[in-house]
Amino acid sequence: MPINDELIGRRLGVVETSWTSRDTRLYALAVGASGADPEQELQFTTENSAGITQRVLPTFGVIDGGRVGVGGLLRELDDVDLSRMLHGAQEVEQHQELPASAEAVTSGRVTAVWDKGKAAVIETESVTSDAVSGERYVTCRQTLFFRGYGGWGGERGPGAGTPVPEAELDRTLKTTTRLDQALLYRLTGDANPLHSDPAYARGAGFPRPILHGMCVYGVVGRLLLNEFADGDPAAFHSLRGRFSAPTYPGDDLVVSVSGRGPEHRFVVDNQRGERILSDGCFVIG
Ligand SMILES: C/C=C/C(=O)SCCNC(=O)CCNC(=O)[C@H](O)C(C)(C)COP(=O)(O)OP(=O)(O)OC[C@H]1O[C@@H](n2cnc3c(N)ncnc32)[C@H](O)[C@@H]1OP(=O)(O)O
Repeated sequence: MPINDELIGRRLGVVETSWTSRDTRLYALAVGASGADPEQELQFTTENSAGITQRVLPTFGVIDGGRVGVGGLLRELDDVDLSRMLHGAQEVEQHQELPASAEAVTSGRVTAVWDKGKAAVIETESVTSDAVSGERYVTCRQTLFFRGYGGWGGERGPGAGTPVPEAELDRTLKTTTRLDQALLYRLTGDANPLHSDPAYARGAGFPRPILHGMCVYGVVGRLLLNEFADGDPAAFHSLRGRFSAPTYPGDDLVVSVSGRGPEHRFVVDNQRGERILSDGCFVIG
């Protein structure tokens, strides 16, 4: 169907999934976990280190969430030029720590559709639960921004969130993404050529392939978890952020955070001073 208000409430199906220890370790590597500091990251990147039990980065939840919240949505849409679609925002709320491997079920629906005139914004929500016990693991809320698809006369919806006062952003975390970061991240299952094919990226209006929003989100989530929760996935409650400019593989991510928990507001800039992620909020609890 076309993008308009009739999509609101649409169920996006129920997908039976599973993940293995290898999937969760590959995801950790794809969002930059180095394993260089055994205190913090070998738990995410190895399954057979003496005295270390493998654990899972909570943002791994976006993998199954995306299968329904993005993949399921796209199956509902007719004739959409996928090169016009960008990931607008992402939130993961963790209900219980993710196991290293599991059989799971993910279901989702469209929660909102906004008409921005020059663009359409679609919000979806998906819930991933254990296939055997039925207990919820994560709820994912994702926003997709479709350039050129607005103008059907729908509601404009909310604008940007209230920015956190710069003076409160008193901690800085920094990392540099790898030149092959997108090629590595696509091995987790997101093979959108926007992130790998130079010709496709140029056709979409970018000088070269851009990094997956989910990858930026995962890298930032990892840094915040390590800094504010000693790398303990059980302490993760939720993480959200809005992608406000593209990130290119090799870019720096400079995360400016309010150090006052349990709710840490944050923004992310690159080395060119562009704000690439706004309205960030990491909650421990
Ligand atoms: C499947 C895709 C996979 C990916 O991983 S793509 C890579 C990750 N995503 C990105 O790199 C996107 C980075 N963000 C951007 O490039 C830009 O940012 C946008 C193109 C998304 C929007 O920029 P602009 O066209 O200049 O829009 P505006 O004039 O700033 O805002 C127009 C309206 O749209 C709302 N809006 C802007 N950005 C977003 C967003 N990211 N998510 C949801 N809504 C957004 C605003 O608030 C406003 O609305 P109001 O006029 O009512 O205030």
